[in-house]
Amino acid sequence: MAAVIELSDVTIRRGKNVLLDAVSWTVEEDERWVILGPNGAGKTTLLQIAAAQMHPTSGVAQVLGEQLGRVDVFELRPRIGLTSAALAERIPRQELVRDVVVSASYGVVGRWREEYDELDHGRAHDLLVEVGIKHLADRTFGTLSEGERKRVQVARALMVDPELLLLDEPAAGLDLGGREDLVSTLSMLAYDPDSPATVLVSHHVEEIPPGFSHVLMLRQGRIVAAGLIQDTLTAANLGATFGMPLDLEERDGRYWARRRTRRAG
Ligand SMILES: Nc1ncnc2c1ncn2[C@@H]1O[C@H](COP(=O)(O)OP(=O)(O)OP(=O)(O)O)[C@@H](O)[C@H]1O
Repeated sequence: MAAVIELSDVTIRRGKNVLLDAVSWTVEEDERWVILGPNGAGKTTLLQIAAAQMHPTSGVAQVLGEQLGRVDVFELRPRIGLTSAALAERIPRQELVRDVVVSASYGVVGRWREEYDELDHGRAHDLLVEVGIKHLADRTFGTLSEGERKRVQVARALMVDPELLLLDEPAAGLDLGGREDLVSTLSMLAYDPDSPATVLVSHHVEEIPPGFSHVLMLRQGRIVAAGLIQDTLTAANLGATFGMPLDLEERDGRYWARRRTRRAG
């Protein structure tokens, strides 16, 4: 069985900037990854490769068994569920929530004249139930809170029954309650054996949903550490990733981090 994502020495350059530097990384079907790193580390760039939205400058990138550069990305992309701020900006504010979700099956943003059958509508409804917002089905996207919009986007990303689910900072901009609700939803998805391989980008260890299995830590386009969360998510690796000494705590599968302070005595 081919890996879902397989990057070998992938480098991305834009002018003089090296956005990713010789990144090698493999994601298997049953894995749920978190990508952690500071601003500008290259997290979104890495996700763009995984989403077949960008090609490596050098190195080899395979997604769902297809090599980027040798595959028609328009056939590959519908197999991938993606949420990102860039995509959210393209959703028309007057669009009904149910249509935001169902229109993913055509890969379009903004419903026009496509015909959807009962199965599509049924699936969209089930997904809204799954992410806890079925009561919002008839609201327009523009009237939703930020947290509600994030949930709509997760439902939309799942609509195509993706083989790979990519979530770029889904908790950004959420208040504490909104973040906790989203972490619960993502945790539920992570524990579901029928869920696709998942990659979640975040700045914060507090946002790692229980059930996620692996972490990749990036700094300045390079991998600091990658592997099973319980082995890899250490204070030392986190400190090296964010460039400061950090203390890290874990309880019931949730994590907290803060700057290490010198204690008196
Ligand atoms: N087209 C481009 N040309 C030059 N530099 C770029 C280009 N696109 C991105 N970069 C730079 O590449 C680096 C990595 O960007 P990327 O968006 O992947 O980081 P990130 O880890 O997702 O950051 P953030 O947490 O701030 O969203 C940044 O320093 C960014 O300024």
